[in-house]
Amino acid sequence: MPETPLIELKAVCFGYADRSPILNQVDLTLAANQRIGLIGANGSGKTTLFYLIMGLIKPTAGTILFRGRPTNSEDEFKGLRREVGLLFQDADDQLFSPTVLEDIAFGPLNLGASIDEARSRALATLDSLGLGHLAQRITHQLSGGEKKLVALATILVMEPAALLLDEPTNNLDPVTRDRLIAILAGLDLAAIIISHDYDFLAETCRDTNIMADGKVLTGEPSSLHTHYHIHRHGELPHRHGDT
Ligand SMILES: Nc1ncnc2c1ncn2[C@@H]1O[C@H](COP(=O)(O)OP(=O)(O)OP(=O)(O)O)[C@@H](O)[C@H]1O
Repeated sequence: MPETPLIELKAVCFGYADRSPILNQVDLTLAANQRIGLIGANGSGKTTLFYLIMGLIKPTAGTILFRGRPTNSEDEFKGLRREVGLLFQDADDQLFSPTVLEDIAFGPLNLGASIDEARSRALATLDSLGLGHLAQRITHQLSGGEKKLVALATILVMEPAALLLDEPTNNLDPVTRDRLIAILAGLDLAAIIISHDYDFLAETCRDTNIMADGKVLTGEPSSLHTHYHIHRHGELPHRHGDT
């Protein structure tokens, strides 16, 4: 029997109140341990798709299933959010405690861990990411790249089954970007990764989909790459060797 997908969207539609539809009958399946890249023009609805999966906004039609069960009520989405971590595009939307350690311990504490347990889980998570030296730092004084990795730590400490990463390489220098690639390679969990960095997606995801015209289009990465360039630049991508 085929394994039940972790997350499944069936014919999901959505439009913000005063605007035309953003998502039109979107189908998407994320299996356990699958990595899906999502690329698409600004405003095509990628972040909106993540907000729908997390239950932060509700579809106007269609179904979101988590572990094979339709997810509608706030309690059902709370269950999903315990296992699916969203890395916001802007790390400042994720970090709100005075120190890094407090920020990372917040999630476990919120779910009933003792102070000692939350602290040791937070420290272990920081260490696993090579960020132990940041534990006592004032969060808002971190660099952009440090904030991004700490924001990821606030999610990983919850031991999620899946990550939704919204443009995780934005403003990262090449060294931190490579570090993020290595971190993701070492994690045994599913992910959907939104990025405009096609090479990053090629390195971190086996499948890359494109978001366009209110749909998530699947296919061969090379043809999607071409499709993306046509959408973005109105032209085909340049290939090495082209004259
Ligand atoms: N709260 C809102 N109210 C009305 N319109 C919104 C709202 N949030 C987003 N939009 C619009 O919905 C569309 C999709 O936005 P979304 O952020 O999902 O796109 P995106 O693909 O993630 O874009 P980007 O690559 O620029 O991050 C955009 O046209 C945006 O202006």
